[in-house]
Amino acid sequence: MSAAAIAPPPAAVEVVALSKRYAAGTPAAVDQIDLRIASGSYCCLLGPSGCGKSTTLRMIAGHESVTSGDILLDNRNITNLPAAARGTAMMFQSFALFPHLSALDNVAFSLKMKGVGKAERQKRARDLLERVAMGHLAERKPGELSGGQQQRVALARALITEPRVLLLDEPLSALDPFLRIQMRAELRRWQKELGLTFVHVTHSQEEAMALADTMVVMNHGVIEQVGSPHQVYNHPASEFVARFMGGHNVFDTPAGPIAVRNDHMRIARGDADGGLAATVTDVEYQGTYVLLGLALQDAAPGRGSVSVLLGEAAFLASPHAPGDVVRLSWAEADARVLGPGAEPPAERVPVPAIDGSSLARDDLAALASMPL
Ligand SMILES: Nc1ncnc2c1ncn2[C@@H]1O[C@H](COP(=O)(O)OP(=O)(O)OP(=O)(O)O)[C@@H](O)[C@H]1O
Repeated sequence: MSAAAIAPPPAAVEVVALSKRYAAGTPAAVDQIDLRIASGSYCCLLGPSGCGKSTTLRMIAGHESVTSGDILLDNRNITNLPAAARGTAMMFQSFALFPHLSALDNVAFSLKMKGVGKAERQKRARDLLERVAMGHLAERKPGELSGGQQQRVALARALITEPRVLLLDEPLSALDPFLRIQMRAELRRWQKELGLTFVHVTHSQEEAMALADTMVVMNHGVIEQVGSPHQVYNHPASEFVARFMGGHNVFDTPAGPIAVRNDHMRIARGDADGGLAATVTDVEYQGTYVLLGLALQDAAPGRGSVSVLLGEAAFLASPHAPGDVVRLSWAEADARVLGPGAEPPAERVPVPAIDGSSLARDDLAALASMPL
Protein backbone atom coordinates (compact mmCIF):
# COMPACT_ATOMS: atom_id res chain seq x y z
CA MET A 1 0.00 0.00 0.00
CA SER A 2 1.39 3.42 -0.86
CA ALA A 3 1.65 6.24 1.64
CA ALA A 4 -0.76 8.21 -0.53
CA ALA A 5 -3.40 5.55 0.02
CA ILE A 6 -3.15 6.09 3.77
CA ALA A 7 -3.52 9.79 4.06
CA PRO A 8 -4.20 12.94 2.10
CA PRO A 9 -1.35 15.45 1.80
CA PRO A 10 0.03 16.63 5.14
CA ALA A 11 -0.99 19.97 6.52
CA ALA A 12 0.93 22.84 7.99
CA VAL A 13 -0.13 23.78 11.50
CA GLU A 14 -0.17 27.35 12.65
CA VAL A 15 -0.99 28.72 16.06
CA VAL A 16 -1.57 32.43 16.44
CA ALA A 17 -1.43 34.20 19.82
CA LEU A 18 -2.65 30.98 21.41
CA SER A 19 -3.34 31.12 25.15
CA LYS A 20 -4.76 28.84 27.79
CA ARG A 21 -5.63 29.94 31.32
CA TYR A 22 -7.15 27.09 33.31
CA ALA A 23 -8.58 29.35 36.01
CA ALA A 24 -9.00 33.11 36.42
CA GLY A 25 -6.23 34.63 38.50
CA THR A 26 -3.72 31.84 37.76
CA PRO A 27 -0.77 32.26 35.39
CA ALA A 28 -1.47 31.29 31.78
CA ALA A 29 -0.43 27.67 31.09
CA VAL A 30 0.19 28.78 27.48
CA ASP A 31 0.76 32.48 26.94
CA GLN A 32 0.06 33.94 23.48
CA ILE A 33 2.35 31.66 21.53
CA ASP A 34 2.90 31.95 17.80
CA LEU A 35 4.23 28.97 15.88
CA ARG A 36 4.20 27.63 12.35
CA ILE A 37 4.93 23.94 11.79
CA ALA A 38 5.90 23.13 8.22
CA SER A 39 3.85 20.63 6.28
CA GLY A 40 5.36 17.14 6.33
CA SER A 41 7.84 17.95 9.09
CA TYR A 42 8.57 16.33 12.44
CA CYS A 43 8.12 18.90 15.19
CA CYS A 44 8.95 18.26 18.84
CA LEU A 45 7.51 20.42 21.60
CA LEU A 46 10.05 20.24 24.37
CA GLY A 47 10.39 21.66 27.85
CA PRO A 48 10.38 20.92 31.56
CA SER A 49 7.33 19.64 33.39
CA GLY A 50 4.58 22.24 33.53
CA CYS A 51 5.92 24.40 30.66
CA GLY A 52 2.66 24.07 28.71
CA LYS A 53 3.68 21.66 25.96
CA SER A 54 0.87 19.12 26.58
CA THR A 55 -1.70 21.90 26.89
CA THR A 56 -0.54 23.24 23.51
CA LEU A 57 -0.85 19.79 21.93
CA ARG A 58 -4.27 19.18 23.48
CA MET A 59 -5.52 22.52 22.15
CA ILE A 60 -4.33 21.60 18.66
CA ALA A 61 -6.08 18.22 19.04
CA GLY A 62 -9.32 19.82 20.21
CA HIS A 63 -9.16 18.03 23.56
CA GLU A 64 -8.74 21.29 25.45
CA SER A 65 -10.59 24.55 24.89
CA VAL A 66 -8.68 27.65 23.85
CA THR A 67 -8.78 30.75 26.05
CA SER A 68 -7.77 33.01 23.16
CA GLY A 69 -5.97 32.83 19.86
CA ASP A 70 -6.36 30.66 16.79
CA ILE A 71 -5.25 27.28 15.43
CA LEU A 72 -5.03 26.81 11.69
CA LEU A 73 -4.49 23.74 9.58
CA ASP A 74 -3.45 24.73 6.05
CA ASN A 75 -4.97 28.16 6.63
CA ARG A 76 -8.29 26.62 7.73
CA ASN A 77 -9.26 27.91 11.16
CA ILE A 78 -9.97 24.80 13.24
CA THR A 79 -10.05 26.51 16.64
CA ASN A 80 -13.70 25.70 17.24
CA LEU A 81 -14.04 22.41 15.43
CA PRO A 82 -14.64 19.21 17.39
CA ALA A 83 -11.59 16.95 17.63
CA ALA A 84 -12.93 14.46 15.08
CA ALA A 85 -13.46 17.13 12.42
CA ARG A 86 -10.01 18.71 12.56
CA GLY A 87 -7.90 16.42 10.42
CA THR A 88 -5.69 15.57 13.38
CA ALA A 89 -5.27 12.31 15.29
CA MET A 90 -3.69 11.77 18.67
CA MET A 91 -1.44 9.00 19.89
CA PHE A 92 -1.19 8.85 23.68
CA GLN A 93 1.52 7.94 26.15
CA SER A 94 -0.25 4.82 27.38
CA PHE A 95 -1.42 4.00 23.82
CA ALA A 96 -5.00 3.90 25.26
CA LEU A 97 -5.84 0.63 23.50
CA PHE A 98 -9.05 -1.16 24.48
CA PRO A 99 -7.85 -4.23 26.40
CA HIS A 100 -10.80 -6.44 25.47
CA LEU A 101 -10.50 -5.83 21.72
CA SER A 102 -8.08 -7.48 19.29
CA ALA A 103 -5.44 -5.34 17.58
CA LEU A 104 -7.61 -5.44 14.45
CA ASP A 105 -10.75 -4.28 16.26
CA ASN A 106 -8.78 -1.58 18.09
CA VAL A 107 -7.58 -0.21 14.76
CA ALA A 108 -11.02 -0.53 13.14
CA PHE A 109 -12.84 1.03 16.11
CA SER A 110 -13.18 4.60 14.87
CA LEU A 111 -14.46 3.38 11.47
CA LYS A 112 -17.10 1.36 13.34
CA MET A 113 -18.12 4.55 15.14
CA LYS A 114 -18.43 6.24 11.75
CA GLY A 115 -20.74 3.48 10.56
CA VAL A 116 -18.31 1.93 8.04
CA GLY A 117 -19.37 -1.67 7.22
CA LYS A 118 -17.53 -4.55 8.85
CA ALA A 119 -15.81 -5.91 5.74
CA GLU A 120 -14.56 -2.48 4.68
CA ARG A 121 -13.31 -1.44 8.13
CA GLN A 122 -11.56 -4.76 8.72
CA LYS A 123 -9.87 -4.54 5.35
CA ARG A 124 -8.61 -1.04 6.03
CA ALA A 125 -7.50 -1.97 9.55
CA ARG A 126 -5.69 -5.07 8.26
CA ASP A 127 -3.93 -3.01 5.57
CA LEU A 128 -2.70 -0.59 8.20
CA LEU A 129 -1.56 -3.34 10.54
CA GLU A 130 0.38 -4.84 7.61
CA ARG A 131 1.88 -1.46 7.02
CA VAL A 132 3.27 -1.30 10.55
CA ALA A 133 4.44 -4.95 10.37
CA MET A 134 1.71 -6.15 12.74
CA GLY A 135 -0.50 -8.07 10.28
CA HIS A 136 0.48 -11.43 11.74
CA LEU A 137 -0.62 -10.36 15.24
CA ALA A 138 -3.93 -8.78 14.24
CA GLU A 139 -6.02 -11.14 16.38
CA ARG A 140 -4.01 -10.60 19.59
CA LYS A 141 -5.35 -8.49 22.43
CA PRO A 142 -3.14 -5.62 23.75
CA GLY A 143 -2.18 -7.63 26.85
CA GLU A 144 -0.65 -10.27 24.55
CA LEU A 145 1.57 -7.72 22.78
CA SER A 146 4.89 -6.16 23.77
CA GLY A 147 5.16 -2.42 24.40
CA GLY A 148 6.64 -1.80 20.96
CA GLN A 149 3.93 -3.89 19.28
CA GLN A 150 1.25 -1.98 21.19
CA GLN A 151 2.78 1.23 19.96
CA ARG A 152 2.49 0.07 16.37
CA VAL A 153 -1.16 -0.83 16.91
CA ALA A 154 -1.73 2.60 18.46
CA LEU A 155 -0.10 4.20 15.42
CA ALA A 156 -2.26 2.19 13.03
CA ARG A 157 -5.33 3.17 15.03
CA ALA A 158 -4.41 6.84 14.83
CA LEU A 159 -3.75 6.62 11.08
CA ILE A 160 -7.04 4.93 10.19
CA THR A 161 -8.84 8.27 10.36
CA GLU A 162 -6.51 9.49 7.61
CA PRO A 163 -5.22 12.43 9.66
CA ARG A 164 -3.22 15.19 8.06
CA VAL A 165 -1.38 15.79 11.31
CA LEU A 166 -0.45 13.20 13.92
CA LEU A 167 -0.17 14.50 17.47
CA LEU A 168 1.92 12.39 19.84
CA ASP A 169 1.87 12.98 23.60
CA GLU A 170 5.01 11.46 25.17
CA PRO A 171 4.52 8.36 22.98
CA LEU A 172 7.72 6.65 24.10
CA SER A 173 7.70 7.23 27.83
CA ALA A 174 5.85 4.00 28.66
CA LEU A 175 8.65 1.96 27.03
CA ASP A 176 11.84 0.71 28.62
CA PRO A 177 15.00 2.63 27.62
CA PHE A 178 16.20 0.10 25.04
CA LEU A 179 12.83 -0.16 23.30
CA ARG A 180 12.41 3.60 23.48
CA ILE A 181 15.45 4.11 21.28
CA GLN A 182 14.30 1.43 18.86
CA MET A 183 10.77 2.80 18.63
CA ARG A 184 11.98 6.34 18.24
CA ALA A 185 13.82 5.27 15.10
CA GLU A 186 10.60 3.62 13.90
CA LEU A 187 8.56 6.77 14.55
CA ARG A 188 11.01 8.79 12.52
CA ARG A 189 10.93 6.25 9.69
CA TRP A 190 7.13 6.15 9.66
CA GLN A 191 6.90 9.91 9.60
CA LYS A 192 9.21 10.12 6.60
CA GLU A 193 7.49 7.22 4.81
CA LEU A 194 4.00 8.53 5.40
CA GLY A 195 5.06 12.10 4.73
CA LEU A 196 2.70 13.31 7.47
CA THR A 197 3.19 16.25 9.81
CA PHE A 198 4.03 14.91 13.28
CA VAL A 199 3.83 17.05 16.41
CA HIS A 200 5.43 15.19 19.30
CA VAL A 201 5.53 16.32 22.93
CA THR A 202 8.48 15.20 25.00
CA HIS A 203 10.41 16.33 28.04
CA SER A 204 13.52 14.54 26.73
CA GLN A 205 16.12 16.66 24.96
CA GLU A 206 17.75 13.56 23.57
CA GLU A 207 14.49 12.29 22.09
CA ALA A 208 13.71 15.66 20.52
CA MET A 209 17.23 15.96 19.07
CA ALA A 210 16.98 12.47 17.57
CA LEU A 211 13.56 12.98 16.01
CA ALA A 212 12.85 16.57 15.18
CA ASP A 213 13.22 18.60 12.05
CA THR A 214 12.08 21.48 14.23
CA MET A 215 12.40 21.75 18.00
CA VAL A 216 10.22 24.13 19.95
CA VAL A 217 11.65 24.76 23.42
CA MET A 218 9.03 26.02 25.88
CA ASN A 219 9.28 27.43 29.41
CA HIS A 220 6.54 28.89 31.61
CA GLY A 221 3.98 28.84 28.83
CA VAL A 222 6.08 30.73 26.28
CA ILE A 223 8.39 29.66 23.47
CA GLU A 224 12.07 30.19 24.25
CA GLN A 225 13.46 29.02 20.92
CA VAL A 226 12.43 27.38 17.64
CA GLY A 227 14.99 25.77 15.36
CA SER A 228 16.56 22.61 14.05
CA PRO A 229 18.29 20.44 16.67
CA HIS A 230 21.60 21.66 15.27
CA GLN A 231 20.61 25.33 15.56
CA VAL A 232 19.23 24.96 19.08
CA TYR A 233 22.19 22.94 20.33
CA ASN A 234 24.83 25.08 18.71
CA HIS A 235 23.17 28.46 19.19
CA PRO A 236 21.05 28.33 22.34
CA ALA A 237 19.06 31.55 22.50
CA SER A 238 19.07 31.94 26.27
CA GLU A 239 20.59 30.59 29.45
CA PHE A 240 17.42 28.58 30.00
CA VAL A 241 17.82 26.80 26.63
CA ALA A 242 21.56 26.22 27.15
CA ARG A 243 20.98 24.68 30.57
CA PHE A 244 17.87 22.76 29.58
CA MET A 245 19.53 21.22 26.52
CA GLY A 246 22.47 20.17 28.68
CA GLY A 247 26.04 19.71 27.49
CA HIS A 248 26.75 23.44 27.95
CA ASN A 249 28.51 25.57 30.52
CA VAL A 250 27.30 29.09 31.21
CA PHE A 251 29.87 31.73 32.15
CA ASP A 252 29.24 35.31 33.24
CA THR A 253 31.33 37.74 31.22
CA PRO A 254 31.38 41.55 31.10
CA ALA A 255 29.43 41.26 27.83
CA GLY A 256 26.75 39.14 29.51
CA PRO A 257 26.34 35.39 29.91
CA ILE A 258 27.85 33.07 27.33
CA ALA A 259 27.45 29.33 26.72
CA VAL A 260 30.26 26.98 25.73
CA ARG A 261 29.62 23.33 24.86
CA ASN A 262 31.36 21.05 27.33
CA ASP A 263 33.07 19.16 24.50
CA HIS A 264 34.50 22.48 23.27
CA MET A 265 36.17 23.30 26.58
CA ARG A 266 39.95 23.36 26.80
CA ILE A 267 41.52 22.01 29.94
CA ALA A 268 45.14 22.65 30.96
CA ARG A 269 47.27 21.90 34.01
CA GLY A 270 46.82 24.14 37.02
CA ASP A 271 50.19 25.90 36.50
CA ALA A 272 49.33 26.94 32.90
CA ASP A 273 48.77 30.60 32.01
CA GLY A 274 45.34 32.11 31.46
CA GLY A 275 41.94 30.55 31.73
CA LEU A 276 39.77 30.03 34.79
CA ALA A 277 41.04 28.06 37.76
CA ALA A 278 38.85 25.08 38.67
CA THR A 279 39.04 21.95 40.79
CA VAL A 280 38.00 18.57 39.44
CA THR A 281 35.16 17.17 41.59
CA ASP A 282 33.99 14.12 39.59
CA VAL A 283 35.32 11.86 36.88
CA GLU A 284 32.68 9.82 35.09
CA TYR A 285 33.79 7.23 32.58
CA GLN A 286 31.18 6.94 29.81
CA GLY A 287 32.98 4.72 27.30
CA THR A 288 33.61 6.91 24.27
CA TYR A 289 33.84 9.96 26.51
CA VAL A 290 34.91 10.88 30.01
CA LEU A 291 32.83 13.56 31.75
CA LEU A 292 34.62 15.74 34.27
CA GLY A 293 32.70 17.71 36.86
CA LEU A 294 34.53 20.81 38.09
CA ALA A 295 34.07 23.66 40.56
CA LEU A 296 35.24 27.10 39.43
CA GLN A 297 37.41 28.79 42.04
CA ASP A 298 36.02 32.31 41.52
CA ALA A 299 32.35 32.21 40.69
CA ALA A 300 29.17 33.78 42.02
CA PRO A 301 27.11 31.50 44.28
CA GLY A 302 25.25 28.85 42.29
CA ARG A 303 27.30 29.47 39.12
CA GLY A 304 30.46 27.58 39.91
CA SER A 305 29.65 24.10 38.51
CA VAL A 306 30.97 23.28 35.08
CA SER A 307 31.65 20.14 33.08
CA VAL A 308 34.18 19.10 30.47
CA LEU A 309 33.63 16.23 28.07
CA LEU A 310 36.84 14.64 26.84
CA GLY A 311 37.33 11.90 24.31
CA GLU A 312 38.51 8.70 25.98
CA ALA A 313 41.91 8.86 24.23
CA ALA A 314 42.47 12.51 25.22
CA PHE A 315 41.59 11.71 28.82
CA LEU A 316 43.90 8.69 28.93
CA ALA A 317 46.74 10.76 27.42
CA SER A 318 46.34 13.32 30.20
CA PRO A 319 44.19 11.91 33.01
CA HIS A 320 42.55 13.95 35.75
CA ALA A 321 41.43 12.89 39.19
CA PRO A 322 39.14 14.51 41.78
CA GLY A 323 41.03 17.25 43.62
CA ASP A 324 43.21 18.19 40.64
CA VAL A 325 43.47 21.92 40.02
CA VAL A 326 43.22 22.82 36.32
CA ARG A 327 42.68 25.87 34.13
CA LEU A 328 39.73 26.05 31.76
CA SER A 329 39.43 28.07 28.57
CA TRP A 330 37.68 28.03 25.19
CA ALA A 331 38.15 29.41 21.70
CA GLU A 332 36.27 32.66 21.16
CA ALA A 333 34.48 31.10 18.20
CA ASP A 334 32.98 28.48 20.52
CA ALA A 335 31.40 31.03 22.89
CA ARG A 336 27.70 31.78 22.27
CA VAL A 337 26.36 35.03 23.64
CA LEU A 338 23.05 34.31 25.37
CA GLY A 339 20.01 36.51 25.10
CA PRO A 340 17.75 37.34 28.04
CA GLY A 341 15.19 34.65 27.15
CA ALA A 342 11.51 34.95 26.43
CA GLU A 343 9.49 37.37 28.52
CA PRO A 344 5.80 36.89 29.25
CA PRO A 345 4.14 38.76 26.38
CA ALA A 346 2.22 41.99 26.86
CA GLU A 347 -1.50 41.79 26.16
CA ARG A 348 -1.99 41.73 22.42
CA VAL A 349 -4.67 43.19 20.26
CA PRO A 350 -6.74 40.21 19.03
CA VAL A 351 -5.65 39.01 15.59
CA PRO A 352 -8.41 39.35 13.00
CA ALA A 353 -10.05 36.03 12.14
CA ILE A 354 -8.48 34.46 9.07
CA ASP A 355 -11.66 32.92 7.69
CA GLY A 356 -14.28 34.27 10.02
CA SER A 357 -14.54 31.22 12.23
CA SER A 358 -13.01 33.02 15.21
CA LEU A 359 -16.02 35.26 15.09
CA ALA A 360 -18.15 32.19 14.81
CA ARG A 361 -16.68 30.95 18.09
CA ASP A 362 -17.97 34.02 19.92
CA ASP A 363 -21.29 33.76 18.13
CA LEU A 364 -21.55 30.10 19.12
CA ALA A 365 -20.72 30.94 22.73
CA ALA A 366 -23.42 33.61 22.69
CA LEU A 367 -25.92 31.23 21.12
CA ALA A 368 -25.06 28.49 23.61
CA SER A 369 -25.80 30.79 26.52
CA MET A 370 -29.21 31.86 25.13
CA PRO A 371 -32.27 30.23 26.66
CA LEU A 372 -34.09 28.01 24.16
N1 LIG B 1 -6.62 20.40 33.64
C1 LIG B 1 -5.87 21.33 34.25
N2 LIG B 1 -6.38 22.15 35.18
C2 LIG B 1 -5.63 23.11 35.77
N3 LIG B 1 -4.33 23.32 35.50
C3 LIG B 1 -3.75 22.51 34.60
C4 LIG B 1 -4.48 21.48 33.91
N4 LIG B 1 -3.64 20.85 33.06
C5 LIG B 1 -2.45 21.47 33.20
N5 LIG B 1 -2.51 22.46 34.10
C6 LIG B 1 -1.42 23.37 34.49
O1 LIG B 1 -0.96 24.05 33.34
C7 LIG B 1 0.45 24.13 33.30
C8 LIG B 1 0.99 23.48 32.05
O2 LIG B 1 0.68 22.09 32.10
P1 LIG B 1 1.02 21.09 30.90
O3 LIG B 1 0.43 19.76 31.25
O4 LIG B 1 0.64 21.70 29.62
O5 LIG B 1 2.59 21.06 31.02
P2 LIG B 1 3.63 20.05 30.40
O6 LIG B 1 4.75 20.89 29.96
O7 LIG B 1 2.99 19.19 29.40
O8 LIG B 1 4.05 19.21 31.68
P3 LIG B 1 4.29 17.63 31.85
O9 LIG B 1 5.54 17.31 31.11
O10 LIG B 1 4.46 17.50 33.35
O11 LIG B 1 3.07 16.96 31.34
C9 LIG B 1 0.94 23.50 34.60
O12 LIG B 1 1.15 24.51 35.53
C10 LIG B 1 -0.21 22.61 35.00
O13 LIG B 1 -0.25 22.46 36.40
